[in-house]
Amino acid sequence: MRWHRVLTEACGELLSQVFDHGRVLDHVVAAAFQAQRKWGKRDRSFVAETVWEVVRWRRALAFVAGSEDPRALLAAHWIGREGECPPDWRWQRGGTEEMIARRAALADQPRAIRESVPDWLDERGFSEMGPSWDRELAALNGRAPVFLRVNTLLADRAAVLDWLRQEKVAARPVDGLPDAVVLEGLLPKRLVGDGRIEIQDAGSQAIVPLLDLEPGMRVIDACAGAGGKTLHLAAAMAGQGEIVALDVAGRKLDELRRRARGAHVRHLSTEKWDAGTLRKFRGWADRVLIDAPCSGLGTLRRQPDLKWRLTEPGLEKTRRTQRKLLDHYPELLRPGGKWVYATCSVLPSENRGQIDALLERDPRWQVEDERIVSPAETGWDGFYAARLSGAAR
Ligand SMILES: C[S@@+](CC[C@H](N)C(=O)[O-])C[C@H]1O[C@@H](n2cnc3c(N)ncnc32)[C@H](O)[C@@H]1O
Repeated sequence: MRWHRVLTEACGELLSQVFDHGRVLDHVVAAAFQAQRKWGKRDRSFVAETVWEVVRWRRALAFVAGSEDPRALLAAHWIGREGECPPDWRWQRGGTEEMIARRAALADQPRAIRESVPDWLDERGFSEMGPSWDRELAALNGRAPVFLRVNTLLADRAAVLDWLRQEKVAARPVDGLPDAVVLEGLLPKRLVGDGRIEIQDAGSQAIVPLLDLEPGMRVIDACAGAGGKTLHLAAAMAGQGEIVALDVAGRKLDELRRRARGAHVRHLSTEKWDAGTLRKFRGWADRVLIDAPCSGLGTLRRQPDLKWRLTEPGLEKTRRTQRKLLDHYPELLRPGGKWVYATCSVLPSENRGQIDALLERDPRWQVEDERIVSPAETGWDGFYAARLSGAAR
């Protein structure tokens, strides 16, 4: 292994920003790449791969290192992977031999240490999911491939696969999702903004089909964010009909509009949520998508820092928000309309548990269809979605 001091030191600095200052992993790495224009493709892969793996395996590495210090975690990571550390790397406590011995003892440690999650989260996962928590947690500690969604407003999947082949990007279609493609390597930067494709996990692509859409409908995307699913909705409606994208975060809607232009999506308006929004759109929509704020546990492969930021009180607060959205947003439907509640969590208390509680509060709704996307079974991010219909309000 050839070590580059600038890069190994940068890994330590980035990890300290995430662990000591609570910054978001994605953001700190993006900012470092922005600042270090001279880093080539290989340098960037080294830094990104190293910090992502150390964040993912933080607790297991802390056991191996006998320390939480980012430099010691890096030492444990490199010794485990390369059998050595950079020659001048210094860290608190423990030598190479000690780490090798402790790594061998890792298999006998409790699941929360082996699988590297906080105790409270492990207890919650197991109490809600029983033995399937083991499988899901192991899958969520894997690395996620890049999935693309073909924008059917501009191309079909066969054409996109041909184009990627010409660009020497290895890719294949995903079974069970008509517009999804999985890459076998990285997406070259020059292709990222092309309107024919959107980067979107396969689990996320499984949600919009549940809405049972037809061209010409009026659809509200009530928690649209930066529009991952809004753009999918627009393509599923073949560009016909009306879409209103709502969110409490105006900045995300700005980004949504930018992406919509690139994807040639029309018939779309955005509204920052305010006190008058419910009144304005009450009874208007044929379909409502509530892609609710959630723990994000289904996406841990892509954002492993989430597990170190989540807390039990934070999770309870999120569940309260979900309950509020479920009580109000279906009012936006016209009589006979249908709505979908979705999350990117694997926890039943954010998913079917919320729907069951709603059905107790308001028995006029019924579940027509439901989809649970298991990372262990599919290799996709974890998602949940339920479609409901019922009496007009
Ligand atoms: C899971 S994210 C949405 C992801 C997005 N639909 C996508 O596919 O990319 C949930 C969104 O709900 C928004 N949100 C939170 N509270 C809300 C509320 N009371 N009403 C509407 N949106 C809300 C958040 O700003 C966030 O963008």
